[in-house]
Formats: sequence, structure tokens, C-alpha cells
Amino acid sequence: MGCNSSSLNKVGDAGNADNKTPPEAQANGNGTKLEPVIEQQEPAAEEVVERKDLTPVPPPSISPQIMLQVPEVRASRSNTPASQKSNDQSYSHIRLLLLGSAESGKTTVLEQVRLLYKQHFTESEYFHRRAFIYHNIFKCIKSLCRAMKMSDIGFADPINMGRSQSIIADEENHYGIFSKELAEKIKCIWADKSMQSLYARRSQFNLNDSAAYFLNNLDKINTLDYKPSDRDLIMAYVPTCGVQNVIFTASNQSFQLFDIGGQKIDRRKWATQYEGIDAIFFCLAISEYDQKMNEDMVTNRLDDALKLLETISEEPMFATTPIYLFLNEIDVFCEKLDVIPLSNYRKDFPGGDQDDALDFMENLAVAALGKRDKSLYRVYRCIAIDTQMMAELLSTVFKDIMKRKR
Ligand SMILES: Nc1nc2c(ncn2[C@@H]2O[C@H](COP(=O)(O)OP(=O)(O)OP(=O)(O)O)[C@@H](O)[C@H]2O)c(=O)[nH]1
Ligand SMILES: [Mg+2]
Repeated sequence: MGCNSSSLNKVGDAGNADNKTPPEAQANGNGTKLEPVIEQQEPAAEEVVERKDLTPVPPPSISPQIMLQVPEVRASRSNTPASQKSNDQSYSHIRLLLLGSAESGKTTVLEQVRLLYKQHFTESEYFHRRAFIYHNIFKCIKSLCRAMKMSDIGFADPINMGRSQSIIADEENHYGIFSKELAEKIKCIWADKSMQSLYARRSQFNLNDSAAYFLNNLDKINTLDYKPSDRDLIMAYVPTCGVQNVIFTASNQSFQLFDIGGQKIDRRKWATQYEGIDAIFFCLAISEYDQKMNEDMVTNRLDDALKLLETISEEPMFATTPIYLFLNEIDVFCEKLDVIPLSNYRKDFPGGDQDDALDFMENLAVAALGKRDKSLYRVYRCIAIDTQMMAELLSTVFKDIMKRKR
């Protein structure tokens, strides 16, 4: 089952006037080339140690910390994180905070903003993302090999069994280009017919949603002069440690968008970012209804995300702060419904077609917003990796935020 257009046309249907206007995805209008304005605060050392394998720490030469120059046109801007607010309560930007559980799509939204609003990536960022793309690929194939070992399927081509064993035994993190031999192994394993049937059940072992995309593009990626495309940047998973933010201009208004890591360990620091926030972008990956949290492999991911939304909605500091709720990963959700029935995990789902399932999920999310006044939230169904869809959605959202500020 694919996502039909009637489901997706519901983007922005929660009371927004205009969801068709293209974004003002231009440079700053005076012809000056903007340098990216993004910074990432590094997590405390002990947190790095505590973080699980799912948040790899790249080798020192590929530090995730990004501290880029302030562009001339923004010389007066503040790089101050939300946590270091001065006594002066005024900010020159409208401040937006991305929240949601791990892998819900927060950074994907931030990166779409960067692409659409021309906050270009620097060479060092490309270098950093490239390293993570190799790491993502190796991690995905290793997870698939482990899952195959645990399953009762077995490889269609018996030679792949030995290849798989050597991948499982490989303890390296692989942040760089693969040897010819290793690339060949990965390709053979991925092409195995049995592997493809196992892939259809990928949510059982929390495989990253972009696994197929990168594995299918291995030849292009495994070259010395590989530079990630815009699409590759959007598809890569680089777990966020600490906080990063980007400053951009939309409709002649300057915005600052903060993105925080959504793993449990990162959530402890969320509250330090709450002050002075004008609007919240909450990402909720509705496709995760059958998955367990990587942090404990017990808690259902959807339950956790809904609880988190409830907590944010009830947070006294956000009593009058609008929440823009992005029901994300509609594509994965629709694909999954046929393979893994929603009613297996949500006993209260009365059944129905794809639209009924989407409506059901939206109702769950709205229920988590509790008694919050309707004027203080908007719900959007989206696919964060779809740049065109996000262009329309973000344009609508930024306009709505500005309307509120007037
Ligand atoms: N298919 C699909 N993949 C998505 C979608 N949104 C995000 N992804 C992918 O999901 C992965 C995780 O997305 P991120 O945006 O990095 O997640 P995050 O919320 O920032 O995660 P943390 O930084 O760990 O808190 C990336 O590989 C994205 O490309 C979507 O709507 N559909
Ligand atoms: Mg992130």
C-alpha cells in the first residue's frame, strides 16, 4: 500500500488558511551569499560515555561539533543558546524549538530548513555527514546480518552466510570509505533474495528508515570523490548530541531554530532550552507504533512519544506557546500498515483503511495535547524527507507564527 494523495493532502488541514504558497526559500534578498549559521553544543563528557551504540561518537578527526562563522549580514545576531538568556528579555529572532523523541525527524526538519532557506552546508559539514553515511551503511548491514542470524530464514545464497559472519565479527565503526572487498560483501548480502524478505520486517529490529536508500546507492557512495547530495544529507541519520541551531530569514523575518537530541539521555537537558521560545515544532513519527525504544528495548516508541507530547503540552512555560505538531513518517506508516496491522498494537483501533488509520493516529496525538486550547496547536501530516512537501508546510507554519506575533 502506498500513501495516496488524499492522505497527504491533509497536510496543513488543521485550520491553516494557506498551505499552497511556496516558501520564501531565497537568500537574504540583498544578493549577499549567506554562510550557514549553525552551531552545535557538545555534550558533557560523561554523557558521551553513557550514550549507547546508537549514538556513535566519531573519531576525533571527525568531530561532530560545528562552530561556523557568523556571516557579515548577520553580524548582530546572537549565537546564544536558549539556556544562556541574558537579563535583556528581547531577542532579535523568532525562536523555535524542535522537540520529539529520537529519530522522529527533528534534524531532518532543520536540514530541510537549511536547504530551503539557503543556509548552505560547509565543506567540513559535508565531510562530517559523509563519515556518518558510511557509518549508517555499515550499521544497517550489520543489523540486517544479526537479524538474519536470529531468524529462521537463512540466506538464499549460502556463500552469504560466511560474508555475514565476518560483518558481524567486524568491530570497527567504519566512518570512512569501504575497501573493495568489504563493499562487495555488503552488496552481495543486500542483494540476497532472503535479505529482501527480512528487510520487509525491518521494524522488528529498528532498522534506520534510510537503510535501503543508502545500500542501493553504495556504488556511488563508495568512491574517493563522493560528496553527499542534498538528498543524501536529508536521508542520513546523524544522532544529535546536545543542541544545534540555525538562523534564517523567511518573509523578511529572522528565525532561530533550535534542535535537541531526542534520546532519553538528551531529554534531561531539554528544560534548559525552554526560555524565550516563541513556538514549538514537535515531531512525532507515527510509523513507530510497533517499535520498541532503543534505549530500553521495552517501551513502545509511540507510547513514549505521546507521553512526551503530553508533558510538553502541560509544561507551564509553554502554557501560551503554540505547538506545531508534525505527524511524521506518513510514508513509512502507510507502507507498514499492510505488513503489520495497526490493530495488533492499538487494540482501540476499530479497523478501516489507510485514511482511517491516519485519522486514528491524529486523534491519539490530539488527545495527548489534552485540554490545550485549539488555537494553541496545529497538526500537520508530513514526510520530513520530502523537500517539496516541507517547503509548503514550513511556509504555512512561518506565516502562521508571524500572524500570531503581530
Ligand atoms: N522514510 C522517512 N524517513 C524519515 C522521515 N523523517 C525522517 N526520516 C529519517 O529518519 C532518520 C532520523 O531522522 P532525524 O531527523 O535525524 O531524527 P531526530 O529526531 O533528529 O533524532 P535524534 O537526533 O536522535 O533525536 C533519518 O535517517 C531521516 O532521513 C520520513 O518522514 N520518512
Ligand atoms: Mg537529531
